[in-house]
Amino acid sequence: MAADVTHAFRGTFYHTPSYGRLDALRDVVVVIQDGSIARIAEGSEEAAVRDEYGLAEVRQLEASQYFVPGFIDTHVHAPQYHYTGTGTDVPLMEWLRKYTFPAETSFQDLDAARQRYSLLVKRFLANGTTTAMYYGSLHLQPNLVLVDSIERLGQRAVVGKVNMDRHSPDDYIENTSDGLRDAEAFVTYTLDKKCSRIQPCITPRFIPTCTPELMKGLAAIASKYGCHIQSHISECCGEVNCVREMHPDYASDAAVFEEMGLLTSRTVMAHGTLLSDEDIRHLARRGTAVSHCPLSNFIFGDAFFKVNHALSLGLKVGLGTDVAGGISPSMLSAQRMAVVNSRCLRAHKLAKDVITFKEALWLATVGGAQALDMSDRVGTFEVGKEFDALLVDTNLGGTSGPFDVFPGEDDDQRFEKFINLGDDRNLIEVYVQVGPSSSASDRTSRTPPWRFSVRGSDYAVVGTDMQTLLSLGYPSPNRVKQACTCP
Ligand SMILES: O=c1[nH]c(=O)c2nc[nH]c2[nH]1
Ligand SMILES: [Zn+2]
Repeated sequence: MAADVTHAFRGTFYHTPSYGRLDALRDVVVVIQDGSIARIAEGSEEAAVRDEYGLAEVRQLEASQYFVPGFIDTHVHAPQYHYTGTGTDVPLMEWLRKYTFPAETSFQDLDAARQRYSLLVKRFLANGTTTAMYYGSLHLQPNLVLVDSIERLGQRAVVGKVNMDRHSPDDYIENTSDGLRDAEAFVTYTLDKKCSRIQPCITPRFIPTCTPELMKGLAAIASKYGCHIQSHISECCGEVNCVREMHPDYASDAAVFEEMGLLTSRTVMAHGTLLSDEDIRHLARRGTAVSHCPLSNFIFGDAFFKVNHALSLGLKVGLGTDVAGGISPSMLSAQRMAVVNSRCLRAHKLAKDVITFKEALWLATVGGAQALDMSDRVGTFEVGKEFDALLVDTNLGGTSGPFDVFPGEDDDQRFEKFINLGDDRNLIEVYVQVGPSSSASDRTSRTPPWRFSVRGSDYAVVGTDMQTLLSLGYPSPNRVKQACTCP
């Protein structure tokens, strides 16, 4: 029994078991065994817990530290990461042609793909994204590199090869049968890894670039393997008008996706700013989720997504950064944007309720877990759930952190400050399933075996030889392997 125990912590654990409710489990002992939470006990029971699990020690968190569930980003375009923060000067349909398709095409250079995907996954982990739903690119091989990178670096992910067989550039398009063949090859490659952290996803880019034949074929593959599905729905006027012209017999994007068999309880549709109530009710009946991407909706969306209204109609809603249409990879930023989005709705008298930081945190954790059909595994701290968690320190000292704390502030105020003002500097350790994730342990080790500094750059080391990495305290390949329970 004792040999299986990976970690035991004593301290405060914050989570949002229901929408709008922030619970602090104060002074609890949490035992993590085989990557999952085996026990949550009162601090006063520490001695008994140590005996029961044969623990030499329980790590006591410092007063300024607490755990929060890892963030779940339900919409990221992996091959757009390298131009994040640039090029949002034109509307969506033009943006795709001007920036996106050329950028994604360049991933056929597999060395570039390897380097960029490694940086992407590390950056997202450093920002606390323990789970991501990734769009890949069109070509099969770079997507396999993406899956390999995620596996190696220890993130949890749902990943899809993009399909598009019309209205696309001549050098960034596939024919229908090749697209279906490659989509299935991607699914089997990912499933064959038997890595419980990584699941494949069927990914018709969006209706304008997919023929009905392709969409129906993809739905059949999803059904054959029980896969997740992701796409974009009712995202802006340009896209919606294009679909109305292409599919005049269907009232909405939702009606087209329904006809193609792509609305399932494992489907996540990004944006949805222009969904009607009827569409939302239909998605809810199918168990399909929407990834709310407030930042990119501000840039491309033409409308605000009404989170509370959608939830009230029974829709599952997660939160997404939508890198690179969203210009920040940070889910803390996405949470703040979700709050601002709701305030814009109120200011424009389009909705009454604003959402609070607690509701935004729920969207970034539990809402995402529900959208990805993982709520039995992650999103809160409960016995039996896997330990995807962020160790937050609100008091980094001097000006080395993003905000100041003052005497007299209680834990809850400091927590609120972290959500509203914090950044990756406050995330001193990142755990996925077993943890620390190999990304966290990619950082220069402070006090082995479990404390890893997030400060200091690890991004410059790509391509450095293994001996140098080891001398810097980086994990050996064996240690990376141990950080994952997958065979
Ligand atoms: O924000 C977006 N990013 C994309 O890459 C994309 N493709 C279709 N629709 C899209 N929207
Ligand atoms: Zn998108």
